Amino acid sequence: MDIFKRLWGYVHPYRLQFVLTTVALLAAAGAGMINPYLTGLLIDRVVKGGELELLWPLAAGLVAVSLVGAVLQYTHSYSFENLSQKVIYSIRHAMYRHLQQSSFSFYDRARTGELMSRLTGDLEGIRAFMVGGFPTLISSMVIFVGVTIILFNMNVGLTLVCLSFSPLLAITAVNFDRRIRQAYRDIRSQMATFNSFLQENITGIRVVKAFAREKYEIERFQAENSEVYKKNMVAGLLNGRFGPLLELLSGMSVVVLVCYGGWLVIDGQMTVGTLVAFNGYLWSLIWPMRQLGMLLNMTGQAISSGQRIFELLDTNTSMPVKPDAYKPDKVRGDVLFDNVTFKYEDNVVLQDIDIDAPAGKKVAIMGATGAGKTSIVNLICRFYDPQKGRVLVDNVDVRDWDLKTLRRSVSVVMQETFLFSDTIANNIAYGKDDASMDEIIAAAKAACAHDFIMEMPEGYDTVVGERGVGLSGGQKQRIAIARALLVSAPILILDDATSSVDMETEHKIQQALKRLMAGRTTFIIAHRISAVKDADEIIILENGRIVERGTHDQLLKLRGVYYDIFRDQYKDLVVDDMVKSRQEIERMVRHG
Ligand SMILES: Nc1ncnc2c1ncn2[C@@H]1O[C@H](COP(=O)(O)OP(=O)(O)OP(=O)(O)O)[C@@H](O)[C@H]1O
Repeated sequence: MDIFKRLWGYVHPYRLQFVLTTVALLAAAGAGMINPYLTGLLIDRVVKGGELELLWPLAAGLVAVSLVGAVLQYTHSYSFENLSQKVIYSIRHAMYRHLQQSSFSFYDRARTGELMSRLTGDLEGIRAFMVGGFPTLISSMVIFVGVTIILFNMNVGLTLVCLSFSPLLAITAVNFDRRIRQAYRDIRSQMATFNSFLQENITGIRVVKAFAREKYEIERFQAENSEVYKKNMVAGLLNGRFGPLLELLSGMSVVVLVCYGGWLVIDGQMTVGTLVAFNGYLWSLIWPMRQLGMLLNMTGQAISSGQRIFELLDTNTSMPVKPDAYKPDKVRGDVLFDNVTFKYEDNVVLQDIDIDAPAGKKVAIMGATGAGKTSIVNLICRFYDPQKGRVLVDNVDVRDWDLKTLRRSVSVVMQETFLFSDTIANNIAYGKDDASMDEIIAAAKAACAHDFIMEMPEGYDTVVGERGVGLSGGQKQRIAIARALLVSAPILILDDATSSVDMETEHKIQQALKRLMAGRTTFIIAHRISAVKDADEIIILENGRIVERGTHDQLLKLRGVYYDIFRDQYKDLVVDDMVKSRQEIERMVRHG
């Protein structure tokens, strides 16, 4: 089966351990086959035959075989656990690497809960099979073959009668296997949906509470929860129905043995010791038959888990990178959009965009929400590729760049700030592992974050994020700015970077940024005139098209969209369509 072939790929590096462990497993199964023989001998020769001198050797033999069996059992149990953990570690690592390399488009479609479910529940399905299912399957097969041969050697007629239920048992088992596999596939995919729901709900709990939608969410949860219940009940019913049936069919053999075997003993065709030994062997045959349900169950789970894991690993979700990708030692920071058109699936969001930003130029992008501002800057970092036109950095198409080099050349303050559950210092230094404390503090000062950080209980060592102290939106944004400034890349992108800070702080950050932006190509996305007015070029976007461009003064004179925004934000300065003196505007803009 393909899944097992793939799994073998992960076991292969530990093949020696696998072989030795399997040998220990087989030896344990072999040891288990000696005891019924010794017991039969003990009954016939010692109990019935009175050969007392054989009592101690046979008893010692029974103890020795049991001890060896126990040691072998311990060895293979531990070793299979160890092997399965190594394999799961490797698969988990491969999955995480895959997720890290997956593109933005992949995450646009992916559901976090479902991914989590593959990384946890599905991996556990594989582990359970490796530790329980596989060893039991192998030892059961060996015992089945070995014991059947022994039984035929002991008494062909009795063996045939006892095993007469086997074909029926096999048919029932195959039927069970087919149905239980589908049932487990349904459970796994329902669990993925359920986890997604749970993850989204817990993340969005503040929205739920703000809109007092707890009852509604509980109802939605109940619907998902009952689906989980129903899917599990299908598997439970199958187990409940087929389990006893398999047991009944295997148990019938014992009934036949007692009746027919007892008659053979009474008739003198068989010794009591042989019957006892036969009984022992038959039980060791029945045991794997009884386990058949559980085994098929585990195998079914492992197959459906494996399918979901390898399906994820096989989906090519990373951005294509050329083998001889451009990897310069030094990046100047020239950015050029050459007639770029871009769409998400079928939704065209940017059309015929031309922007020329030689190194050091400051370009501001304004426009209504959804106009395509973030989409423009996303193309510089190559989070997505345009469908038409080219985006060039240092005159080289970003598709020809080494992705890591390109992204390390761009510092981004994203629209949505994300802080890790870590110290403030580590959050700021996220893009630069080797940053010194002085550099971190300097970046925090430039982002106007130093003062509030120093007021926190443990300063730069304060843990923030999910488990740590809560920060205000503006504070988080300033940490994100510090993080971007610390990287000191030739291209800087500020996507609504100061939207959550007050005008006074924004002004201070602008002053600091002015120094830091010097010599860097900067793209500023903002809604406030105060944040864009000093840019070398201001671009106004409307429905993905550039409708106005120029400097602050040029755009004011144009009396177009920019002028309207300006008028809305500075109503006091515009009297009867007459703009007040430039000095006064400057002062008002600076102080909000
Ligand atoms: N990941 C995505 N998948 C599909 N469509 C998207 C995605 N991101 C954005 N869009 C769509 O693309 C359009 C432009 O979005 P974009 O984020 O670039 O706008 P924006 O001007 O930055 O808006 P805002 O000021 O609200 O951030 C919108 O219509 C949006 O719905």
